[in-house]
Amino acid sequence: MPVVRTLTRTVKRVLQSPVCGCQAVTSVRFIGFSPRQVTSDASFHSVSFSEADHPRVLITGGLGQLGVGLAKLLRKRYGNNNVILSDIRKPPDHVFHSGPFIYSDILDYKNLREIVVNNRITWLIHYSALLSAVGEANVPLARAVNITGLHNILDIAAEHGLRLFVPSTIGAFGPTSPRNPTPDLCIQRPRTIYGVSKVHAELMGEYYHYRYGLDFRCLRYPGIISADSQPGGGTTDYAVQIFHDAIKSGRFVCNLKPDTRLPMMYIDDCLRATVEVLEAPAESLTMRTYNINAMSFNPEELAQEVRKHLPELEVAYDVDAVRQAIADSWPMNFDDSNARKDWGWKHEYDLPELVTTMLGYLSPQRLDAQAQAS
Ligand SMILES: NC(=O)C1=CN([C@@H]2O[C@H](COP(=O)(O)OP(=O)(O)OC[C@H]3O[C@@H](n4cnc5c(N)ncnc54)[C@H](O)[C@@H]3O)[C@@H](O)[C@H]2O)C=CC1
Ligand SMILES: CC(=O)[C@H](N)C(=O)O
Repeated sequence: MPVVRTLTRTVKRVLQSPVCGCQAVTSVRFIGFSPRQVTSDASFHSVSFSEADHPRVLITGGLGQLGVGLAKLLRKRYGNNNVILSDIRKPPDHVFHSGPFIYSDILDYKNLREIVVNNRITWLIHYSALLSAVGEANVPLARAVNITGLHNILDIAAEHGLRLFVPSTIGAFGPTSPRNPTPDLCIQRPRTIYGVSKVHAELMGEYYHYRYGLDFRCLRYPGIISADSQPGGGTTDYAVQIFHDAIKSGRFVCNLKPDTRLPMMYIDDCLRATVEVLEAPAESLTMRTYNINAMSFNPEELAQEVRKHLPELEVAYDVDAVRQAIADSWPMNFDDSNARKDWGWKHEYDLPELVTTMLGYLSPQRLDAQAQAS
């Protein structure tokens, strides 16, 4: 009985401590490890890394909408060779020649571990996922990539003392969550495999943080809008496609109803937020999962803003029932006050700046000039 009492006391202590920071009690995947945090003595927003203390970063799922842009940003800060992009797809030439790229399937645990060890990785940014709409079209694959894959990532990060960033999403909320606005902490009962897997990621990451001292950091992104990378099959994709179609044909068919309001963000804000939370001193983080937001609009409002530049734009609606049901269960406005308070999050792009920037980027003259230069 004394043994049971001692064990009970130990477990209680672990569960009550805000950040465990302790040695792992049991090993993860058969291997003992002592969680080693990457030092974070740099001050937030003005961090500069010397050659000696820069992180060695691996980005999984790096060839999607967000990874290439993030690699570019991180390479500027930490050096080209210190940021490795990885994916299971073949990289286009310009990506392959822009910095280190490696094949990595997150479902292959041994291969992933080999990459982390051989490249002395210290930060892992886990972007691989199947997004909301493609996830509903292939639930077994989404479950494997988004849940089994995450388990591999968590174990490898814990085993090697990595700082781990995993993005979550507005899709981690559901119809029973408060939707206008949605705070960080509230009911989360999403009805997509994507959302379920992201709630699982949030909870598992936080559990590993408290249990093993894993330096887990997570932002819930809104729908991300970018000009030079295509979205990978989500519910918010319409807000990217409208720009391409407005410029190409002046006609856009929207798969969501005109009044479907969702939180959105321009990619530059999203990538900057990611770097900021990664560089934030651990003491500034009162939570490990934060909402971040920039703007909130519906298709009709977006079309109106685009028409200020392209008055001829015609928009028709052909609603996709699956995407509409998903969007109707997601937040309309996102409360990101904790991120603003704790680590100084501040977005730069509202709807007018977003539209001007996207149209400027995609203008035929600019695209022509880019094609001639490459
Ligand atoms: N783009 C957005 O609007 C938002 C994205 N996020 C999250 O940000 C992360 C990145 O998003 P995106 O770049 O938009 O996603 P994406 O769908 O464009 O790219 C995901 C990448 O994962 C790769 N992948 C799939 N299976 C894999 C496997 N077994 N091993 C390794 N890689 C694999 C794919 O080849 C793809 O390049 C995701 O976790 C997503 O959930 C969250 C909220 C909004
Ligand atoms: C908001 C997201 O997570 C993504 N863009 C999707 O629509 O699935």
